[in-house]
Amino acid sequence: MPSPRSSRERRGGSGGRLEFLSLSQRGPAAPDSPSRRREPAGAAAAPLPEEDCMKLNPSFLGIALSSLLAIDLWASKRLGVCAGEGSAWGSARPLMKVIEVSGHGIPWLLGTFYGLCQSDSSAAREVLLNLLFALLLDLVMVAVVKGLVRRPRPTHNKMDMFVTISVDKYSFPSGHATRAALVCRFVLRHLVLAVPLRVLVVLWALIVSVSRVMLGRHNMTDVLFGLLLGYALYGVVEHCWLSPATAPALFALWSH
Ligand SMILES: CC(C)=CCC/C(C)=C/COP(=O)(O)O
Repeated sequence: MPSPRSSRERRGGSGGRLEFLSLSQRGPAAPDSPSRRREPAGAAAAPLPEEDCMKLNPSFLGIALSSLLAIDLWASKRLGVCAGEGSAWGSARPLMKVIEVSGHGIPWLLGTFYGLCQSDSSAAREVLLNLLFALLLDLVMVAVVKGLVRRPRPTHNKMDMFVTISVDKYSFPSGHATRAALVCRFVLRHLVLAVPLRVLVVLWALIVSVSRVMLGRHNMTDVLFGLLLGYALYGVVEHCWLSPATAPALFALWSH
């Protein structure tokens, strides 16, 4: 059995103490701490081994995070009422899967590309080209975060999704939620719609997001983070807005 110190060294550490300071590490016990009080009189005040300190004194942040994750897993499992045909709301699963397709990347990419080919006004071309850019940026960002975080999908999820890529075996963040938030912000900002339609767009984004947990595809934190990421990505799109002035070559490609 390797000693804790040798495992630290094998993981590339310099042997210095700063390596594990991020969440749980504490300095030496305070003079009046219980661990000091238990020492026999006259014994040398040897500090506790680092790993024992981490177990006995987990940081507040560590406890808060583990509790949040435990609540997330528990609540998401309970809300996964359409996770299978035999689940509490199993009969609604086909409807949930239709909602899933409405937020999938393929129809959005194909639809936007088709619209771009058909568009006959420069304003429409500009908006659709930026929507295409937004959808591609979203796919890349979600793939990068999923690949970095590598959080597995909930155990009750049935992996029967329409067209997935390799990182879609991971669940954090929800790609459907990022797309729903991004498209919702984009559409509300760049399409002139009557109020009832604007409400429908927001409802669609919310339903797509909630359906991810109901289908058992995601935990709640995957969806919440996905919504935040999609919302933030719209800011990036607006900041890098493509126009005939900033990207003339791109626009020349699409002008008829
Ligand atoms: C293949 C293409 C173009 C997109 C993949 C879309 C997809 C399957 C995303 C996964 O969404 P969740 O993370 O919400 O399950």
